[in-house]
Amino acid sequence: MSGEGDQPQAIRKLKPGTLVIASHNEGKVREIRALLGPYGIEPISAAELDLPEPEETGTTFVANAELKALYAADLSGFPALADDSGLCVDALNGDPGIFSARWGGPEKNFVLAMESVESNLAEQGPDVSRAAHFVCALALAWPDGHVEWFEGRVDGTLVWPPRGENGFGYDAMFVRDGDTQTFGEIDPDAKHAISHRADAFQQLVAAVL
Ligand SMILES: O=c1nc[nH]c2c1ncn2[C@H]1C[C@H](O)[C@@H](COP(=O)(O)OP(=O)(O)OP(=O)(O)O)O1
Ligand SMILES: [Mg+2]
Repeated sequence: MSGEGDQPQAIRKLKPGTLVIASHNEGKVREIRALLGPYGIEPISAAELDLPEPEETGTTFVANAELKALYAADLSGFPALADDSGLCVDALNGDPGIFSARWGGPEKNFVLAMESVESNLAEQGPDVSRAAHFVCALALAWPDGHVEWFEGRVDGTLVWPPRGENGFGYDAMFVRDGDTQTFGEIDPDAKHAISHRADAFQQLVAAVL
């Protein structure tokens, strides 16, 4: 991570017309790149620009997406797209929710995060509801401070043990309603068509692109 003193050098990597993806999560950046591909937009990520990560002080997905997008747009001088997302479990009152990344700990260990979700569910007995949904808030910030945001969602059920090596985060324990494979098992292109991120992205495309 580097400070603001390094920004001029970082900004030289950006060609005019590109968009910054205000995220340091490789899995997300990969998915957003794939979603933008058909529109001829080649984004660069905040991580590739060595932009620092802001503290996620918001209390909602939208607030956190907005603060990440504004921060990257301000530092880079380019439009920036941020994604704040998470897994909300009905029986856990919506947890881990906006804390989904933080449940992975400083090591971002989602094997442990999934185990923690499962053990919290198991504490409630065998009849506990396993319903959950993913939320994705996308915020597009312009250097002048204008922000547009979109929120997507996908509903499903949590399975145990986790299955599949695709995707990231909690994908291996999430099965979308009507499906049998987890998001960790389905083809990445299939996930891009049906996920919470795809849902938010479709709204963004309709409004902006
Ligand atoms: O499609 C998904 N499939 C599985 N898990 C997911 C997904 N989408 C979000 N998640 C979980 C894991 C992620 O770490 C956290 C987001 O937390 P969130 O703060 O928005 O992102 P982050 O800290 O990982 O990266 P950044 O803030 O730099 O974009 O929710
Ligand atoms: Mg984050």
